[in-house]
Amino acid sequence: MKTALSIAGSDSSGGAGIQADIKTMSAHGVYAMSAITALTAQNTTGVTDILDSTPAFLSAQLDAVFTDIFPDAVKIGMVSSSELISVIAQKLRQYGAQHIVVDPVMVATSGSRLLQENAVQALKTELLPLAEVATPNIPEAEILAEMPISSPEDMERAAELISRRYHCAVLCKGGHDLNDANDLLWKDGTGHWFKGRRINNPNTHGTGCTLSSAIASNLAKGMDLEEAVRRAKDYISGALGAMLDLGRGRGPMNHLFDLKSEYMKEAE
Ligand SMILES: Nc1ncnc2c1ncn2[C@@H]1O[C@H](COP(=O)(O)OP(=O)(O)OP(=O)(O)O)[C@@H](O)[C@H]1O
Ligand SMILES: Cc1ncc(COP(=O)(O)O)c(N)n1
Repeated sequence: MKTALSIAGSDSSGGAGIQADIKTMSAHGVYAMSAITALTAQNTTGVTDILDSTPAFLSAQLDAVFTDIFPDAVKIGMVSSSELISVIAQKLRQYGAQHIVVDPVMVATSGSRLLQENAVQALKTELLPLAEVATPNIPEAEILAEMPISSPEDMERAAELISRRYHCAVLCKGGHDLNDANDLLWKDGTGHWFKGRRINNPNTHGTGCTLSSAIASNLAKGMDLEEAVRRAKDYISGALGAMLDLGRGRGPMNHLFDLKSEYMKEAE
């Protein structure tokens, strides 16, 4: 069985973070592991509290995973401080981690800040250069590229700039509107658009976490980056299209949309 590791924060409401990652990896038939960077007290309406892991404890979790079940791919999500970012970068280099997907989580859909302002530089210089692909949404790409984005051409300019500066492929996600949920992959000096069909579902909590975990799962299975992204987008469309409606705010997606077993029918 292929294996993947999520290095991310816990979302007590189960829609984003580690919980979304494990659901996504499991739905892809990949064995999921975790190294938790922070606990969040969070639901569909917002984040009420955050408790960071200590650098030493995060380091111990990474040692425990890498010295026993080596992951075929690694996804990195919420990491709030530069100290934790440095621990991750050092451990990934030490163990020679493969197929690293960096989701540069900065602000939750609900508006709460998940990355300290003074940690943006560490994210850029220590994590991005380790990434096979980074997956910023438009506001995150604006911060990483240090330019405003208000058109598809701006997305191309920003993705190219981030890719060139930090030596990684960049998937700039268009979920934050501009166009029709179209995402741009910039790799080796050229851009490729993945056309999306915008699904009229307000429950988008965890779409970014889910997309990056689906890409990591597909890379773990041996797909090339373009195929991994194309299939991950199909997964998001299926999970959004299943129109789950839970909670009083921006609810989570349904990761069970494609499982046709008797157990699932009974659960409906
Ligand atoms: N309404 C939608 N219909 C179809 N696809 C969508 C929709 N909203 C987002 N997506 C897709 O979901 C993926 C995540 O994109 P998005 O820009 O929402 O990331 P994000 O902001 O990091 O997510 P998050 O909500 O977790 O912060 C992208 O592939 C995007 O195109
Ligand atoms: C622990 C954690 N990680 C990531 C996100 C971002 O996801 P979203 O933007 O959908 O709220 C989150 N809310 N919580």
